[in-house]
Amino acid sequence: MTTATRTVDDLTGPRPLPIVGNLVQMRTDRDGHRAYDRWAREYGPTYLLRFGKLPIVVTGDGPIVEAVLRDRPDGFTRTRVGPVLEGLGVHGVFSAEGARWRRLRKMAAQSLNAAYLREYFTTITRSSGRLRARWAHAAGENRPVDVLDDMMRFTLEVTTALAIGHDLDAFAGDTGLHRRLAELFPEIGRRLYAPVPLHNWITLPRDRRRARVMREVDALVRSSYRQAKDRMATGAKPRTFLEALVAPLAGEAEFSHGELFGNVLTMLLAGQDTTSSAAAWTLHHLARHPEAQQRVREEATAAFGPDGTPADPGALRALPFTDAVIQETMRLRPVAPVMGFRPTRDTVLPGSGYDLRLPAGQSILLLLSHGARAVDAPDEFRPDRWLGDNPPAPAPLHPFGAGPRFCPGRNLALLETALVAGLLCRDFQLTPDGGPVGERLAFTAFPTDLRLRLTPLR
Ligand code: HEM
Repeated sequence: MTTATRTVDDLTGPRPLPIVGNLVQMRTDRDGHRAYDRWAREYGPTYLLRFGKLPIVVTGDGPIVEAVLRDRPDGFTRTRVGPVLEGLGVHGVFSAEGARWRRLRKMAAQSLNAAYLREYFTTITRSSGRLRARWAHAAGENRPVDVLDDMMRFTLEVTTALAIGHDLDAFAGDTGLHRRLAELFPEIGRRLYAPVPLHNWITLPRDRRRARVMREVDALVRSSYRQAKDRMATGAKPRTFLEALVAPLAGEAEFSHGELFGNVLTMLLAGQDTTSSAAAWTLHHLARHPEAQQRVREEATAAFGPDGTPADPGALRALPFTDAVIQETMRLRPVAPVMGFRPTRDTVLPGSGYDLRLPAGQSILLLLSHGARAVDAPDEFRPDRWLGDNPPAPAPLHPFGAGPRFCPGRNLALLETALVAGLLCRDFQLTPDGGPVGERLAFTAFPTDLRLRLTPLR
């Protein structure tokens, strides 16, 4: 039996408008990534969009998604987000390709080595303690909390402390470096979705502010690295990513300041927006499902020590239901639902019942969570589907990507989210506050207008 081959010209999709193509129909602000999934159901898992005149292949077809993700860095490179990050001066592992990526990836993997998570844990629990105190204060004043804002403070404080050992004290006020750093992130989304790349030609006040923040972080990385070298010379165990990088890796030359700075900034970006959204959506679901909230509370109460703070990351492994809640949250609300790639050479990808032929340089968008609907009652929040002997494994469902460029921060992100969910449910009854919660897609997909009311339980 022969397998049919489809080329880009064979693909159909929503009818493009003159000049703008499908850009208007995408309505990114209102629809987020949902439009991509809707079209995949309407036109089949692999279809064609036009951004202006440019043809863009979109696919949620499991075997194709997997083939692209695995054929890196040689066969496929990242599109758009890579050049946007490099244009912002963020020269790290996320945007690197080829040999440079291989070296920076080793660096990222070394920083996030699971063996170090134990050493990092005290830093993480210091921030979760501050978050809990902030929520106790809000509960005392009977004030709702802005969940995404607080999760961003938490993840930015954790990632900066882990990366360079600097305490942002992000819960203390609204004027510190954490606020200035937080201004960097929306710029990525703005540039990714700008119909005309004006930023390439015009320097705005916000670009000058951004340059100042970058210089501030650069100076911090320099002084932290000097301190890291001194501390590692005493034979201590690494407590920060920089300390983990002091000793050269086997077969690698010492890292330059540019490489250290690029990867530190990449970690701050990659670790903050994503984890804060995942944690915020997790709390959103728990607030709307009191019975699930109660089960998370019971697990945390049993697993965390008498003072409510787990002594080590091992305690978080005793939270199977909390973990199921996070998996189910990421199924319903994937943080990185769409990613763009480009083949470096002409290629043929094995699809479900057909082969897809792509010429070198053809943009292809992967729907990393299209398989999210391949379960019973796909719109319902049912964490139990992830428990027991037969958890669903719909393909493709890759909230952290796959293949050689798989997210190296996955364990850290899951640990932070489980810790926050456990601690907050243990100490507060969470209830929704306000109107409907929205979703927006910028660099990542995140909730809008997400506020909760808290009733202290101890
Ligand atoms: C829930 C939270 C997170 C989600 C959903 C997430 C998701 C992703 C995804 C989808 C990718 C692309 C993978 C691919 O191309 O196959 C990625 C890459 C990456 N993530 Fe995460 N991430 C999260 C948290 C983190 C954290 C906490 C860190 C580090 C502090 C981190 C660091 C990175 C880095 C450095 C890359 C680039 C890897 C490379 O290109 O080799 N992420 N992440």
